[in-house]
Amino acid sequence: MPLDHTHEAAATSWVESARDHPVFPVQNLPLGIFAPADGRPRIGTAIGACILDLAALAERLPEAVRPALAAPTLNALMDRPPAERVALRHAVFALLTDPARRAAAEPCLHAAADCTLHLPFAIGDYTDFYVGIHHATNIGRQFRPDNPLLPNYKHVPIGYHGRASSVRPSGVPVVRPKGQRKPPEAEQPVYGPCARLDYELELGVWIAQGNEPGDPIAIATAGDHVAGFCLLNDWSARDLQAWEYQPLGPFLAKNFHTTVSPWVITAEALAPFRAAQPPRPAGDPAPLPYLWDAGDQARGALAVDLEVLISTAAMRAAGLPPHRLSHGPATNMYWTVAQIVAHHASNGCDLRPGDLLGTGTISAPTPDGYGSLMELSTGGKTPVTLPSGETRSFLEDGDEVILAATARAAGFAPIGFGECRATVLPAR
Ligand SMILES: O=C(O)/C=C/C(=O)CC(=O)CC(=O)O
Ligand SMILES: [Ca+2]
Ligand SMILES: [Mg+2]
Repeated sequence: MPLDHTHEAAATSWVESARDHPVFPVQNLPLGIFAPADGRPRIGTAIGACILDLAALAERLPEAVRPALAAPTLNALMDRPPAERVALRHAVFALLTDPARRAAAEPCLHAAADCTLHLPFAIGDYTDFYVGIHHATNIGRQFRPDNPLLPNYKHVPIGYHGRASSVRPSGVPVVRPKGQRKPPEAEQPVYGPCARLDYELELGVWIAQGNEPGDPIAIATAGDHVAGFCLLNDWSARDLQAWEYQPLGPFLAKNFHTTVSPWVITAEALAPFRAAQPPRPAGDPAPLPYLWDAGDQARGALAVDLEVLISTAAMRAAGLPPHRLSHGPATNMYWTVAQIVAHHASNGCDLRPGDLLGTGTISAPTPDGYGSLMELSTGGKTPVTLPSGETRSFLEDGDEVILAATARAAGFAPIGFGECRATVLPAR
């Protein structure tokens, strides 16, 4: 049965907190791994202020996915064919909307506030791309004043291999990294706490079924390999980065901690929020055929609003709410998700279920939408003033950074991505 989003849009859940819920209405049904107060991690879905235990309800869900529902990660479940993922969504949707199924499902609901959220996958590999052309231009100007956007940028989706071990779910504090840097006036490099700690606003892409080693993924079918999306903060030590990045790219400046929102916002839930990829500016090169698909250009972008907020220790002490640093749409991506998936596998590299791709920092063209503090503060030349009267060029210990995202489309209830936050702790 294909997905019928018009039918889904009109439905309401018997879970009262889900009605008009700004993040987790019944149209969202994100998948994740949660542990109730006294229980082991298991697969669930967020619904309003609750989490539904899907492992406990396996007998009422499609037979083909039952063995995978018993696992403490989503890897095996997302290794199932796309049609089975759709069937699972239908079945969970029916459980949560059909009053006749309420008696069976209700005992498997937990208050989300009493549960712990874990990483959704055992992550094999993490790769970070660079699709935010405004970010690439802004940051390139600071690292390479004469040559901000390198000539390969519009031909090849640039990326680097990140570190899977240090991807952490929302809420785990980030310890300020130490490292080697060369202050501008210094003759010799020094080792010590990072002095230019930054965040990066990105979307994360979770890989579903992979490809065989040696077999590229055709761009027209790249979407079948995407399980869903999360928010991703690629914490970055700019002083370490500036010193270490040539010629092999980011290394210790970006592998100490990466925060993800723990719910997988599935590709199925986001289907009504697909948008046309903005046309390439006149004069830009046409991508090579392996990166070009008309259907992807028509529906490959995401109508998702993104924002970054900060809360400092002084703001919290004064009772001030988090302050929004920037906001902008996810359509500010020069390359689509299908293009980065197809490119990653274009050499025969095998992607596997639970691999994580970062899009790269998504900045808008104007400062109110810049996705990193290095851009907002122009590398320290234009510090940002906060409601507490404090200023920030880079992050201080005690600062909490919160990323948020909401998908919006006319005729559909908005769906949110959930929490992606972490607080900076002093270096050890
Ligand atoms: O242009 C550079 O040298 C620096 C690039 C980055 O900071 C890499 C990165 O993490 C990509 C991104 O988030 O867009
Ligand atoms: Ca990044
Ligand atoms: Mg990182």
